[in-house]
Amino acid sequence: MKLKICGMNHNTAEVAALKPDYLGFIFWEPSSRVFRGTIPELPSGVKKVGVFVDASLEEILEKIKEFGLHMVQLHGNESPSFCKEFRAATQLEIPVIKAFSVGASFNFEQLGPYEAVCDFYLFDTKGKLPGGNSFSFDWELLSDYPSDKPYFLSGGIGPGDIDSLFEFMHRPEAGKCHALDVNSRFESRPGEKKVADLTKFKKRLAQGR
Ligand SMILES: O=C(O)c1ccccc1NCC(=O)[C@H](O)[C@H](O)COP(=O)(O)O
Repeated sequence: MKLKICGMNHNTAEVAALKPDYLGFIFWEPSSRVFRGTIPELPSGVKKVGVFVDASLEEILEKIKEFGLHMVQLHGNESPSFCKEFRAATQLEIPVIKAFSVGASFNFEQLGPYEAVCDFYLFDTKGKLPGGNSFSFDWELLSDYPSDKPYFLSGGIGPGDIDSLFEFMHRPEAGKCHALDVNSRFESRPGEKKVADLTKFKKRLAQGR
């Protein structure tokens, strides 16, 4: 199972040294972990994911260029036609993760129009904010997941969730789970990650149950 550590800001180099598969940088001004500054050189294989909330195509293309982003995560109400336009503009070179907020229930029919225009889905918890709400949704809802597309499991995943994650990974609906996405539950303050907790978490994930 791959790992994405999201909401990087204050200690990127230290976290990157753990060699997660993905590091997420938030380019949404109202976020308490909006990315400022420059991204240090990362170990090879660590992919930089730019997280956007209803940003314009121009803004996203600028950030890709400025920060050498490898992928984008569209975390707002971006339409299928916007995703299509983005893919055309980047000639399919920048994979698209389309995020969806999951509440007490989730209508998987809304994925249909996105099937042909994004590369991954990300399921996050519905809350007051578009992301970084710190609490999880009922993963059981994913038992109705109808797609073959790989997805990121997100929303409130914390250091104490390892056992439930292993339980989840043994269920059929976890078959398409490509990566876990962690964020605020591993922070000492917004944008600053607890490296010791992440180290333990990553190690436990790699060891398996
Ligand atoms: O984290 C934010 O501040 C944020 C704000 C706006 C859009 C997306 C945001 N985060 C994106 C992520 O991928 C987070 O990792 C995801 O929402 C889960 O966060 P958390 O519940 O804190 O684990």
